[in-house]
Amino acid sequence: MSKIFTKEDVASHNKGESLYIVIDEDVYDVSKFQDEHPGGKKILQRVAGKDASKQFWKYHNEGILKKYKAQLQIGSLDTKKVEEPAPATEPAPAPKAEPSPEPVSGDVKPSAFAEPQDPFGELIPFADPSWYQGYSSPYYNETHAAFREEVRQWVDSELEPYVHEWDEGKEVPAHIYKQMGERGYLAGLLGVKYPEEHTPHRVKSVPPERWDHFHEMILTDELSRAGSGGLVWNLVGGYGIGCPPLVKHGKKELVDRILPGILAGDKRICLAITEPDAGSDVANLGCEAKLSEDGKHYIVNGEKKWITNGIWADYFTTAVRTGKPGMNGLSVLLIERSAGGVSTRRMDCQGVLSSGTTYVTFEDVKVPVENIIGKENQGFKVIMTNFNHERIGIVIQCVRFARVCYEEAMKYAHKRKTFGQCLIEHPVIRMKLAHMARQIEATYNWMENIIFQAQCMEETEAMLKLGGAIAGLKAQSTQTFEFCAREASQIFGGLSYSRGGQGGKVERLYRDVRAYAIPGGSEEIMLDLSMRQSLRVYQMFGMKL
Ligand code: HEM
Repeated sequence: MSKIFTKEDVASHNKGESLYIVIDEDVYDVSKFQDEHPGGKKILQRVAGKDASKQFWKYHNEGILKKYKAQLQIGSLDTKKVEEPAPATEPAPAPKAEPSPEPVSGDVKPSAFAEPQDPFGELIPFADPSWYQGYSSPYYNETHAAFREEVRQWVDSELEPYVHEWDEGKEVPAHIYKQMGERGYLAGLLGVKYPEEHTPHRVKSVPPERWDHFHEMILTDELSRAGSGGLVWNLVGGYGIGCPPLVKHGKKELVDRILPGILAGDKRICLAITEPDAGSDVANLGCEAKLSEDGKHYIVNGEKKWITNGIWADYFTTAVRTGKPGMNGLSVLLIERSAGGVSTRRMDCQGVLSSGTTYVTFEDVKVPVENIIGKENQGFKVIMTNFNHERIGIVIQCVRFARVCYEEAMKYAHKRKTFGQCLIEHPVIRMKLAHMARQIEATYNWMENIIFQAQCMEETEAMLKLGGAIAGLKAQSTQTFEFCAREASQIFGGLSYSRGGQGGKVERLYRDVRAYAIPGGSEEIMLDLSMRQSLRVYQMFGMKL
């Protein structure tokens, strides 16, 4: 496959039957591809036998080459410089700082790691967080840097080139979810210490005892770089909100029986709270669970709506009414599909197409009493504690999606010319990018601070003290995302109005915006809660007005 060609060799393949082109000194045989080329056959024939790099980069993103390279590249030009492999004897780069002698999960030492990490990524200003770009940060050590690289490599090679197809097909191949388990990623997404005892799988670049909230953040952040809410919600959506209540509040026998299959990526779990008639207003849920006469089962009847991953789920972490109206009559049950009486149907939605948004009905489902998560009629607290983790997950995704919109627009603004100038030369375009960048950076920095606080606090304390700020941050992040999707769309023009192609990520993300601004607490509820909750807590601190 890796043949060396002269320019003359390539030039001789310039006819319909045998058609070679050169892109960045690599040679591609597009003879068979020309008929299926979405841009047309003729345009390829016009550059047949020639260097088509300039034309190629005008119309495509780097994702196209990643996807088609293996299929179409047949070699390189003899003028191409071969990259020297690093000598085997080269010493490993010195660690930037001494690791903590006895690292524990959640152990972040401000200042100990304040020396900058090596720059990483494409170094486009604000297209990655500043700690990727050679700036100091107190939050990250060498395990975070190594993990960032591990995930990025996977996303760049095996996810990002295919997300458009997956989104249009409304499904992510099952083997990708399985890989989430095998790579040890599912086990790291629970907002608790790495559950070593329930899985043989380990994250390659982070020992379990060093796993912390920032690793979890990096995983979600890097997955989001693929630019598809559907992908991220498919892989971490149902699991990331459905599994933590089981792990934190489930009975040991239940956890031991169910968790290993879930962590391995063999079984899927989702969270079923919202109903056709009750969403953010959790205290009004109606799905009922009645104790059987022998006291061994709950019999569950009711409907759940907009349930992420529901169509694929084996387990449903479900909010049910076991007692009187209001918040003190709610419980949480783990419902197993295998019990019978569970029906799921895919819902047709505006965005996050590959996430499997589902309508669920429970009809006389028999659930063993051992499957209760937390205590009877005390499910409201389980649900509320879970919200912080869910909302932070949403925030991480929104900030990266906003960055993706910004990054795509920034790259496009450097290649698209109007009125004789690249878009980036126009002040009005720079103004748009600047407004995007300032909101992204402000939101990311607030998010880092809150994740650090969560890491330093015990869970109930975090729920109390951070709930208000997290609610405010969620609204901040979804508004930033919406703003950036809109502004990037304006920069792309028609290219982000049609699906796929260069503006494809921005078009898709724009459709995904509402799937973040509404669930997990709508912007309106979040902003109000941020004030109510913070005032209540600060009153306890001794607020003086
Ligand atoms: C390895 C070679 C090539 C591959 C694999 C390829 C692949 C594709 C794909 C997948 C699309 C759909 C849009 C997208 O997803 O971005 C596309 C569109 C297009 N391609 Fe290519 N292409 C190649 C070379 C070229 C070359 C050399 C030219 C120009 C001389 C060209 C011109 C176009 C045009 C004009 C479009 C339509 C863009 C639009 O809709 O805005 N392509 N190509």
